[in-house]
Amino acid sequence: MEKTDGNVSESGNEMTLDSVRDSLIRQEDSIVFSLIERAKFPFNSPTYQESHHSSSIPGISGSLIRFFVKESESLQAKAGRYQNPEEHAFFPDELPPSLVPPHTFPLVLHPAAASINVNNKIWDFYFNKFLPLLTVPGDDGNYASTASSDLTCLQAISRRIHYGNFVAEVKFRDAPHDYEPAIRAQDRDALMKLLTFEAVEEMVKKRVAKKAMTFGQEVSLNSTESQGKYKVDPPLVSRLYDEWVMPLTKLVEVEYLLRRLD
Ligand SMILES: O=C(O)C(=O)C[C@]1(C(=O)O)C=C[C@@H](O)C=C1
Repeated sequence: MEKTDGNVSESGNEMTLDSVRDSLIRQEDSIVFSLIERAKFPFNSPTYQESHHSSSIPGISGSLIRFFVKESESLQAKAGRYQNPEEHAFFPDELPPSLVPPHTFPLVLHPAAASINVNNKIWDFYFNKFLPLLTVPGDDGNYASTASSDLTCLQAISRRIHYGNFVAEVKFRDAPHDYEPAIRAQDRDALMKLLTFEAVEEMVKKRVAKKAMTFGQEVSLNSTESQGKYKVDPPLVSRLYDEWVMPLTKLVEVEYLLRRLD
């Protein structure tokens, strides 16, 4: 099995529930590191205000964050980012075509996966609910770096949540007879029950808090000094997963399964 950058690069046939879960676990590292970087800056509200930049800077309409994400996605689309079925843009309607030769990613997913995009929900919880908990209030003027850190967080979180497509595909292949009746009945609640593993969710929440402690500790040569100071609050990372990341992953799984027999 060949792995690159923590992603499963294998044909669909070799994908197992364990291998897709391994990818989710590796993606936790990316998410925790991205949060640590964003938490370096205060909230920096001018990054998000509609008027602040649009009124004063010609060429930028809307907030700086929208401008930053749109322009970054446009560049990354040209460089081929969204050819990968694991990647989903926040502004998918205005993307230029890729300029690089296409890479043939293994055909794992049902084509319906291409129409599933929950990034508007991710955008909403990230900026309106989560960011005020992650950052300290304040303004240090580093708006572009702040927007850049936000984009890294958003992309890591989005990739993880949309990985639900692969998780759902593997679950379906492992037990088609369990899933087919609920899919034919278009029964969201039954699908949600079938794909939920509460013990796994508890482990995920504990592990991401532990990663926040490990990756976000102050490293000091005098080991007694660093105790209990973390760059990102470990319980907040558990909460991020509990309230938003895992529920939206499950939403993606349900949406995918509903279309799996189309
Ligand atoms: O590992 C799985 O089976 C998943 O579907 C992923 C996940 C998660 O988001 O972490 C979601 C639903 C399950 O209840 C457990 C974990």
